[in-house]
Formats: sequence, structure tokens, C-alpha cells
Amino acid sequence: MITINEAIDIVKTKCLPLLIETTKPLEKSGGYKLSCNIYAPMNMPPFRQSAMDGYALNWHDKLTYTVIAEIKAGDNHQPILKKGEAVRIFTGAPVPDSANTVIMQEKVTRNENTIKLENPIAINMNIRDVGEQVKKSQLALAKGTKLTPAAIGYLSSLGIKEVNVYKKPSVAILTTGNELVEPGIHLEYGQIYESNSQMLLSALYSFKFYDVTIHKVKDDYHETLNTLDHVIKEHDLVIISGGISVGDYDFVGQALKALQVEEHFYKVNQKPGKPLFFGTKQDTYIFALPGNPAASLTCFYIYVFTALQRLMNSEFYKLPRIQVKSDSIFKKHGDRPQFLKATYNGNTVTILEGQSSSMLQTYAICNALVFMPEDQSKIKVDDLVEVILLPV
Ligand SMILES: Nc1nc2c(c(=O)[nH]1)N[C@H]1C(S)=C(S)[C@@H](COP(=O)(O)OP(=O)(O)OC[C@H]3O[C@@H](n4cnc5c(N)ncnc54)[C@H](O)[C@@H]3O)O[C@H]1N2
Ligand code: MOO
Repeated sequence: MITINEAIDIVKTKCLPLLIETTKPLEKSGGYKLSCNIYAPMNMPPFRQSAMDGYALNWHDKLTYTVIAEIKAGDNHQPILKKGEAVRIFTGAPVPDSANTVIMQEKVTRNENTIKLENPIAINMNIRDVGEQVKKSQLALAKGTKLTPAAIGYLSSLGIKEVNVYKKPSVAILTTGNELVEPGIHLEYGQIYESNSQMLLSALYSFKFYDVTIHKVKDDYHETLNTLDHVIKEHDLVIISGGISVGDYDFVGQALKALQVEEHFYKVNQKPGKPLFFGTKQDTYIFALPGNPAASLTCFYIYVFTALQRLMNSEFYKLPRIQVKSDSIFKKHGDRPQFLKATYNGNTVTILEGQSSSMLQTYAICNALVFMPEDQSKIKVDDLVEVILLPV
């Protein structure tokens, strides 16, 4: 059995950036990376803007100015100021060419058509110059930049409505199991509700992967084989849930072999998620996650996340990890390294009850995983532990 780090390294090495270009409306481009440089189509700001509510002045060496006009944001007139004249002005309004400084209103006393400055002011204060952020034709954002809310706001401020980006992977989720029933349908004895597809879909959505299809098969070899064959051909990444262990009705391994999926690893020395498979067929990456729900989700966060980040050409291929003091105790059974459901309060971490890989109840309220290495058998209060922060 390989170690967790070996498995992560294999995923990291095998998964290559997709680098397929596509065009997206700006409002739907969050989380994508630019596939080419964007040059500013205009100066930003496009005109000299006042940064304060106050007065734009044509500076002179006295403290008193005559107010000759008013300019508010959106106005397009350009009063001409002589030396010693001022215009009332507001934040975001165009500063006339003949004004050379702006003073905030709190620093003047107004008396009808004159203002008196408390103290002398220097020129060029509180004016955002034309092209101060970016000049027309300058590089606005470089190829490869990830489109964050700020980047989208910035491009939108330049009047840009669509962008060329690298495609995100298309993902198929395939659940397996005779016992699984759709929520909403009456459960017969021996049946449970199928929940991993919604959980994995939601995890993908949380990382802004929306191109996802869901497929469900019974514990039937031919159905598993045919559906897998189809989803592998149609998607960049396939996430299988369940049917990967050694039971007589676990057909996933057999089907993957028959489809000549190249195995990169099967079984990782970890708890939960020992029977984890990763392989490739042509350009498609395939994970078979253990069916136990908590094991499935932990394997998603530790391995599938890495694959997704690599396909997106991101250098951040692991969730953030920090060292934190534990405020609880935990005794490990067995010697596999373990991921423990936990809550991190910004200061200490609490290891929760219900660590079984079949249990989602405590996972539902956890915001972190504590990683307990192979050689550690217990965690005491105040021990420093490694905490993996989950995107909740
Ligand atoms: N003889 C052995 N038995 C098992 C081993 C082993 O090493 N030797 N490993 C155990 C471990 S650890 C795990 S984890 C599971 C993994 O089994 P599978 O991946 O084959 O998963 P299933 O058997 O199909 O299901 C396991 C469990 O999860 C429930 N499940 C499955 N899919 C869903 C779903 N979509 N929604 C909700 N719940 C689901 C399923 O009903 C089972 O209870 O194997 C152990 N056995
Ligand atoms: O590996 Mo299993 O996920 O421990 O239950």
C-alpha cells in the first residue's frame, strides 16, 4: 500500500493542465484562468476624478477661494477656474483641467461663495489621475491570472464583457449500489438513500466546477462497464463512488480493468479511504472513491481536489494546512494515518465524535480535518496538530 504523500504526488504528476481555450461571459468566468493577456481598452480612470467630497481649486498662495460652480459625479461640464477660484466637487466627479488640487470639505469653512482653508494645501491632492490604475493598451491582466471577484470587478470597470479562459474539466459522478434509493422514494428494508452524488456535486460546486453530470448504476457488472465506458469517453474527470472494495458485488475494479484504465494506485495507507483507486484512460482521469460517505468526501478533499487544481494549472494543489493546539483528546486505533473530523475556532481545534467513515453527522458540522500521522497514537489537550482547513 502506498502512503498518502506518495498518492498525492502521483495525482499531482499524472494530472496535467487542460489548457483548452473557451470564451465566457465575464459574469460566468469566476474561478477560470485567463488563456491570453488582456490589454486595457481604455484608461482607468478615464478622466481626472475627485477622490473626496470637497472643493477643486486652482491653487494660489492664499487661504481664501471663490466658489464658481458645482460638479457632481456623472456631470460632464468643465468650468474654467482662474487662480484663486474653486468648484464644489464630489467623490468620483470629473476634476476640471484648470483645477490642480482638491481639498476635503471638512478642512474648509464655507461662507456663501467663498471658502477658507484651515491650512495651506499642496497641489495634486485627492485627484485620481487619468490612467492611474492602468493606461490604455497597457497589460491589464496577464494570461494565467485566476478570475477572482476582484479581477472580475476590475475587468468590468474596463468595460470588458467576455473573456478567453481555459476550460474547466467536465466531471462525471457515478454512484454504484443496489441498496441506493433516491430521496423522496419510500425505503424498503435493506435500502438507504443515495447521498454521495449530492455531496460530491456540492463539493465540486464549492470549488466552482459546474460542468458535472450524475450517473447511477446497480451492482451489475455490465451496467457498470457500459456506463463507465460512456462517462470516461465523455468527461475529463470521472468520480466513482462505491463498489471498489473486495466484495463479490464490487464490480468497479473489474470494469476499470476491462476498459483498460491504467491504474496509478489502488489502496492508500490511510483512514478513512483505504480502498481508493486512481487511474487514467487517454485524457480522462478516474477516481474510484470508497462508498462510505465520510471516506468519499475526505478522499475528495485530499486527492480529487489536487487533481482539479492541477487540471486548472493551479500551484495550490492542497487545501490550506496550519498547526493548531488541540483542545480535545483522541486515541487512535490501528496504525493507519488518519484524517479526523474536527472544528477549528480560529484558535484551537476540537476533534469530534463519530469518526466512522460511514458517518456524516459530525462531518456536517466540521470545518476542518485533523491529520494524525502513522507514528502518533494519541492526541492530548494542548498538543500541536496539523489542521486541514475545509472550504465551508
Ligand atoms: N473484506 C473487506 N471489506 C471491506 C474492506 C476491506 O479492506 N476488506 N474495506 C472497507 C472499507 S475501509 C471501505 S471504505 C469500504 C469501501 O467499500 P466500497 O467502496 O466497495 O463501497 P460500497 O461497498 O459500495 O459501500 C460502502 C458503504 O457506503 C454506502 N454507500 C455507497 N454508496 C453510497 C452512496 N452513493 N450514498 C450513500 N451511501 C453509499 C454503502 O451502502 C455501504 O454502506 O469497504 C469496506 N469493506
Ligand atoms: O477506508 Mo474505509 O473508508 O476506512 O471505511
